Amino acid sequence: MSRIILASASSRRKEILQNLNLKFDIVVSDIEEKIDKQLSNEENVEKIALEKALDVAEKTNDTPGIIIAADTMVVADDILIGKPTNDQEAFCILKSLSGKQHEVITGICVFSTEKNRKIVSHRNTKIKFATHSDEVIWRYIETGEGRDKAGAYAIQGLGSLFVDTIEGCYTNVVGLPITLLCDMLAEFDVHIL
Ligand SMILES: Cc1cn([C@H]2C[C@H](O)[C@@H](COP(=O)(O)OP(=O)(O)OP(=O)(O)O)O2)c(=O)[nH]c1=O
Repeated sequence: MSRIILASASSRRKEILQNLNLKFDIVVSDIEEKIDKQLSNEENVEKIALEKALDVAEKTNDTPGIIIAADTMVVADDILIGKPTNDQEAFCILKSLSGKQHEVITGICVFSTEKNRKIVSHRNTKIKFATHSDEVIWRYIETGEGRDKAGAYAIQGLGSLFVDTIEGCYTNVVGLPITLLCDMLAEFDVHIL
């Protein structure tokens, strides 16, 4: 089987891929994630996932294989929200999400450097937050859990306390939509089951 490379520093993406019993290496991309205002939200996450994959392809050009890269963002009121840069920003993000619905979009790129073929796609998941007081939001921020997460929360952790309802793929919110990824890998003759 082809060498599989996860182009991500995210421990969540690593865990999701490990759950599929796939053998893979990790090579981290260090591109700057730039949003292009001319593109749609979906096109932006796909573009960034593609840029991560291309960066790792360059770093691994001595050993071809299949590169998996992803990018996750939150969209609220049609504004793309990435990771908070500080606690005050985390508060503003969580306050703006409180009591409302938002979307989490993950773009994925699967790039076979052996076949010189790449596919990009994305998934959307709708999340409705319960309403929380400023005090509760600050107590959550103090846990530090949301610091490296898009939208300043982690559905897989204490952030689940904010989530009233979810419509769509759960692993998409954590950073790697499993069913979509499996369909994309099948295009490269990698079958999980
Ligand atoms: C909304 C949400 C996001 N996240 C995470 C998924 C992503 O890791 C992160 C969004 O940042 P990304 O830029 O997509 O990924 P990353 O910087 O963590 O890793 P890399 O670029 O090296 O692949 O937010 C959660 O873990 N739980 C959640 O509930």
